[in-house]
Amino acid sequence: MSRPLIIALSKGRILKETLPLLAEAGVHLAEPLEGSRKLLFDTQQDDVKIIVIRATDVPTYVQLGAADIGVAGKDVLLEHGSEGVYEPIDLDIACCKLMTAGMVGHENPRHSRRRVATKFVNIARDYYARQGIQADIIKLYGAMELAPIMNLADEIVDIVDTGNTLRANGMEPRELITEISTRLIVNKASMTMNHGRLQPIIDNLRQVVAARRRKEVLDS
Ligand SMILES: Nc1ncnc2c1ncn2[C@@H]1O[C@H](COP(=O)(O)OP(=O)(O)OP(=O)(O)O)[C@@H](O)[C@H]1O
Ligand SMILES: O=P(O)(O)OC[C@H]1O[C@H](OP(=O)(O)OP(=O)(O)O)[C@H](O)[C@@H]1O
Repeated sequence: MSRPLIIALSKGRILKETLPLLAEAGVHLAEPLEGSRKLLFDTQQDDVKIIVIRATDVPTYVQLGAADIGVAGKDVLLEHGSEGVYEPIDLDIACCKLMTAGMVGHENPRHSRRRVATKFVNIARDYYARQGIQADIIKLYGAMELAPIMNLADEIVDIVDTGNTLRANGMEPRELITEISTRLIVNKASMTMNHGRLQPIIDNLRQVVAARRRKEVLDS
């Protein structure tokens, strides 16, 4: 028998919103995630398993075929690159913006060289190059907002949602790089080899997302 289908989920913020979506699409966890130290979980279907890993590792698992399907933020996917994966559905969850931001009152002259702290080094390098701005990119793994305060950087590239983190640290959003939401990704080879098993999951998820959008429109 072929190996079970593996669905790679990002732990952390996205997970809480992803599980109900999957359940509505017919993929139910057979055991509780909360409090568990396990990383590989059974579902109610013998041939579908779920792994819960760091958001930044999801594209790697799916690209290299260790997982067939994954759920990850567009920020993570842009940073990683999308070779070998399809991105069939915008799941419309964990919506936010990827922006540049700086200290209030410390505007950088438009084309001046600047130090930019971010965990999105590839996206930042590409963005500043497209703007014709020379940038020294400084890789951080979190708390980007601290970098300008400590004069480690002139600017940051980071996720902005409510803007509360920026405001709390005397910063302001500047340029929008791109809108972000959570996407379903699928390994291209697996899509061909396991089409009969993957397509129903993808179709169900698409319907669930479409139904949620319709409901949102009706409720608004
Ligand atoms: N403040 C936010 N509001 C809405 N969505 C967000 C916010 N911050 C992050 N996201 C989205 O949720 C995804 C997961 O965020 P989360 O904070 O759980 O992981 P992370 O801290 O980026 O990953 P890790 O710490 O494992 O490297 C991000 O990739 C992004 O798409
Ligand atoms: O605009 P806001 O609503 O304040 O959200 C933005 C914050 O959310 C994310 O941080 P997270 O809480 O995930 O922490 P980390 O990335 O520093 O781990 C992001 O890196 C920002 O700091």
